[in-house]
Amino acid sequence: MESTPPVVRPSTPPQIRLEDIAGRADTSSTPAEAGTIVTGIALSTQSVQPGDLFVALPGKNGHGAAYTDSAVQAGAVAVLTDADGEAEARAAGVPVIVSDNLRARLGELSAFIYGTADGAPTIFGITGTNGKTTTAYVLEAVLRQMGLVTGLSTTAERHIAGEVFVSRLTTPEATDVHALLARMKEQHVEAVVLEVSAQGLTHGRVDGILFDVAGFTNLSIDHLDDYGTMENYFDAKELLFRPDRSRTAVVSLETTWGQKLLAEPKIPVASISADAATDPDWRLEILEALPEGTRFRVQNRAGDSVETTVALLGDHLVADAGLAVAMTIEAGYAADRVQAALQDGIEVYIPGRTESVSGPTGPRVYVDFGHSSDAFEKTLRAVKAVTPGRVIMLFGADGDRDPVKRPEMARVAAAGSDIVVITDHHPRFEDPASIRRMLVDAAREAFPAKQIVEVSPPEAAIDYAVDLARDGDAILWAGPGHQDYRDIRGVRTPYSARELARDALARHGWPTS
Ligand SMILES: CC(=O)N[C@H]1[C@@H](OP(=O)(O)OP(=O)(O)OC[C@H]2O[C@@H](n3ccc(=O)[nH]c3=O)[C@H](O)[C@@H]2O)O[C@H](CO)[C@@H](O)[C@@H]1O[C@H](C)C(=O)N[C@@H](C)C(=O)N[C@H](CCC(=O)O)C(=O)O
Ligand SMILES: Nc1ncnc2c1ncn2[C@@H]1O[C@H](COP(=O)(O)OP(=O)(O)OP(=O)(O)O)[C@@H](O)[C@H]1O
Repeated sequence: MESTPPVVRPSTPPQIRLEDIAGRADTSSTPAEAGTIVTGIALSTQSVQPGDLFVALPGKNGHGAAYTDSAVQAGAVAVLTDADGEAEARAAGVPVIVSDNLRARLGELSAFIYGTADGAPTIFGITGTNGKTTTAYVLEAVLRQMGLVTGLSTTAERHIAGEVFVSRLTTPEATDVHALLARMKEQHVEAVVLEVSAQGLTHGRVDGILFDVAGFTNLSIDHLDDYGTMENYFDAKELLFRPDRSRTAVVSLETTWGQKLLAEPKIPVASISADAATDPDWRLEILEALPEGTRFRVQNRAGDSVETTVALLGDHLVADAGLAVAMTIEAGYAADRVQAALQDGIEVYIPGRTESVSGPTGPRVYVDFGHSSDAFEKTLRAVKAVTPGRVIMLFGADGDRDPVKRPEMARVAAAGSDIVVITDHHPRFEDPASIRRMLVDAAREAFPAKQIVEVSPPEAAIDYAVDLARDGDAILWAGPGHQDYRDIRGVRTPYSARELARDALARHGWPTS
């Protein structure tokens, strides 16, 4: 069983008096015990470290106060909770602060504890359904190539001045985001790129941060289990484009939701698009698609222009790269300086984003993190464009997440490929067979004549796909991307699609990357 990745904390913990925290928590109830010193803050027992203030909040599954004993056993020295959690929290025998509207105060309190409000670096935030991680990695690479000390927080990894940490949530809880920023501050990070999920915004995880430049990639069907409608989902993302969160923004017009953000801007917003008909502030031009990468140019109305190359497959990923370059210049860095840094191309490796794991001969195998119909459509198009033979699409769907999007994922997968192999992804607590059935039924109903096969588990499915494939064919394995586990009944079981694909290729006598 794989352990949960640890939360990144500053090397030198802060020393904050509990009564100073109480003063900011707007509490009327408990004067904090004199002398209690807090050296960190955590919202989950999974992140508690000795000396922490444990924040016990209500959630979907219960109240965090139920975990106070475990938090104290892990070293928590005090608890911050609401009226509903008070009795349970007090039973643990450590000082308790009770405050209303705690979730809304958490960012500010965490910023106070970790001292992240002063001397903040330049901070970029990226939101959208697809392409956040890709844009964030490219942006970090651009800033690094310009000679800046960088920090990065994405679904895949967190980076601090070159040091790499595995991620858990895409956007960490407010307590953990500020701990991360504090560690970056210790390492003299000058520019930070944060991936901001819709949940990150609606759960207040980026509270206490003012982004210098926000970026919007696109919006398509996802997370309807959390937001119900596309309008609500858009409203969650829109929270980033307000004066209390961001100074300025660059919005891609890839989907019509970008136009909606531009319609009534609450902060200065520049648009970017590859479609000249939309008359964007930033024009993205794809100049040349080569096997080793794509040459593109971004240019604004003022004539600022950057031309460079990036080793990414497909116009959609190049759109992410163009957004990253435009965001850099909108942050105030001179276009000449950006151009000089990118003269020889953008040096970026993004784990599990249409990543080829195959060698120079045999079928190409790409492992991708796409888990929405839009991502499937764009990635299949990109793979098809460079594949002389057949495209085999291998995928599954997340259990306990957004079942509404599954039929469309299956239809798009079947529409864009020659053969479909349906397997398991993270079943979580759902029955994997019924998830597969839903996908198979939708794909067969839409494309009755197509070869659509169900193979479980994924180890057998990739083997099956490689067995079918010939030299010149391609397999797109969509879903697992960079991930190194599968969530099976709440247990993170170690698993790497990239390694399984390499093993399958090797078993069939093909080289790997
Ligand atoms: C829907 C959602 O976002 N849920 C998050 C939320 O859970 P919750 O508020 O329902 O909490 P709960 O399970 O009822 O527990 C109540 C409280 O008890 C605490 N607790 C609970 C159990 C325990 O053993 N110890 C403990 O301390 C919890 O930390 C929580 O504060 O707060 C928890 C504590 O931080 C998160 O772990 C949990 O994320 C779950 C695991 C999750 O999967 N979230 C996904 C949907 C998410 O946030 N995804 C986005 C990106 C999506 C994308 O871009 O595709 C992300 O930013 O990662
Ligand atoms: N601009 C884009 N438009 C459509 N699909 C994209 C775009 N960029 C990336 N994708 C697809 O989405 C997948 C996930 O990409 P990426 O990790 O960059 O997005 P993300 O927004 O960070 O996703 P998540 O929120 O799940 O972490 C990619 O593997 C690719 O299939």
